[in-house]
Amino acid sequence: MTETFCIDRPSFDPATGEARFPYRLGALAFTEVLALPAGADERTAQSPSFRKLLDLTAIVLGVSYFKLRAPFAIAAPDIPLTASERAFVIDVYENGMGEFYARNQLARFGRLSLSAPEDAEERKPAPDLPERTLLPIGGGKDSLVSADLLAHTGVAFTPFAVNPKGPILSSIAAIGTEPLYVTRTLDAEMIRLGQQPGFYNGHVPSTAINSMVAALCAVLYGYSQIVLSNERSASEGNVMFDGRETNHQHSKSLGFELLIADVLANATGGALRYFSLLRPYSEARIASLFTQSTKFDSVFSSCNRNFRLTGNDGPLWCGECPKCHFVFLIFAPFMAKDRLLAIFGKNLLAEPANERSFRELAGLAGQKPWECVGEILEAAACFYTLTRHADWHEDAVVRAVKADLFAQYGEEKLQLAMAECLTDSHDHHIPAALAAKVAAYAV
Ligand SMILES: CC(=O)N[C@H]1[C@@H](OP(=O)(O)OP(=O)(O)OC[C@H]2O[C@@H](n3ccc(=O)[nH]c3=O)[C@H](O)[C@@H]2O)O[C@H](CO)[C@@H](O)[C@@H]1O[C@H](C)C(=O)N[C@@H](C)C(=O)N[C@@H](CCC(=O)O)C(=O)O
Ligand SMILES: Nc1ncnc2c1ncn2[C@@H]1O[C@H](COP(=O)(O)OP(=O)(O)OP(=O)(O)O)[C@@H](O)[C@H]1O
Repeated sequence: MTETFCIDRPSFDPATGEARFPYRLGALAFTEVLALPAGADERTAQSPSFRKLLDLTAIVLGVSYFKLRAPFAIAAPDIPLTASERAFVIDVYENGMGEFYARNQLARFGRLSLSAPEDAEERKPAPDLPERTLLPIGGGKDSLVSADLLAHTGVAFTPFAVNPKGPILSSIAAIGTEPLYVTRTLDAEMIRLGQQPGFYNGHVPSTAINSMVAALCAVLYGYSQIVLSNERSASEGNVMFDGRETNHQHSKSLGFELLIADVLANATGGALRYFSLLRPYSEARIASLFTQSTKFDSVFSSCNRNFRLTGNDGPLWCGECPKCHFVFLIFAPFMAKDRLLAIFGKNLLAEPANERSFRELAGLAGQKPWECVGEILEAAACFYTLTRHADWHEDAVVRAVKADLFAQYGEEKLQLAMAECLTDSHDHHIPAALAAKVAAYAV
């Protein structure tokens, strides 16, 4: 018999703030639990918007359990879906899981079936959401640049995080505004099985997950917009697999932003907006904006080792992973060298052992790493800048890659790429008035 991944209807208790999400996978059963702030308004919790978002959250959180066996059949027998919600769900389970399929060699694109009752009502009635902003914070440079942009353009915001730890907590303390936190407890049996033979494991679209949890909080606690901090570079994929470009950061891409923004708007009668404030920018441009304030230097980290479910007992920046290398590389052209070395605790470009990893980032070896790193050409352009920079041109890795960098790209292309990195894109969905204020500030 064909195995089915079954998403059952979730429940929510407004008094305790606990949401429970049950799943079945063949004979296995799992439950994931979210702890939202207690004491939500009961009527809001029963509103069509909240019920719809809770159902959609169940489907999105389901990816962690689905991936154990990645069956072709997905069923949500008690969760009615509109046509656009179906398209969204398929995008999450296909493209959002693209890295997982590519790394496990599983052909699933275009082959998943989703069975759920039809919801003919595309647009739900609008809840009354006050004009307030929820800002998800990831502990790294991106959301802190958004915090700075919002502060300088006079937009008050509430920092938001799921399972806050390490740099998320210290960054939010430095922001100094009362946050909204949600605790997410994955089913321990799922995590255990993920290490056992006969089960798959791999990456899941964490931004999609955090965004749905933010949407629940927006409706429940009254926020009219969720401001993401996803850069334009996030739309570039990693490798071609099974006929598609797969992207580690799919749920940070512009394509995904448009899909989820539409689904959240329909679920709330247009009351809830979702957009990324950093969409006009490359990673290099974000790095240059970050350098304008030293406020977060000692508390932030983009290194994902900090965000493991069990936490991190190592340094804030491991200095070994592609993300540490990438962030070091894009800061170097814009930040005083002693400041950058103080943040990382060492010079990552002076260590010959890092050469292979830096080459992969710049497209000079292997493939773009399965990590949250910027575009290949952007990394190459930053390297080019360093080959001409008095502070950096003699460092071991810069010297080692220089000849191949010039041979592969040519000087003209690298110069153009750097200019492009510093030119803001108009391909974004920031509300016009806010976009104009931000553009005027971020010159
Ligand atoms: C922190 C991290 O990078 N984790 C990735 C890592 O997992 P690892 O085993 O090293 O540690 P844990 O995260 O503690 O996971 C333990 C097990 O639990 C499973 N799991 C975890 C979270 C979840 O939501 N569902 C789960 O099933 C996990 O599979 C482990 O078995 O490697 C995993 C496999 O590749 C990754 O899936 C873990 O990534 C986390 C889901 C995560 O939160 N990653 C973000 C830091 C991240 O990569 N963000 C991307 C955005 C991606 C997107 O499309 O939104 C980015 O910033 O670009
Ligand atoms: N634990 C979390 N809770 C809520 N939102 C999160 C969480 N982690 C990440 N996010 C959101 O997802 C976005 C993408 O995460 P990402 O790690 O790329 O960004 P970052 O931490 O802000 O910066 P960096 O790219 O330097 O790590 C964040 O900017 C933030 O909006």
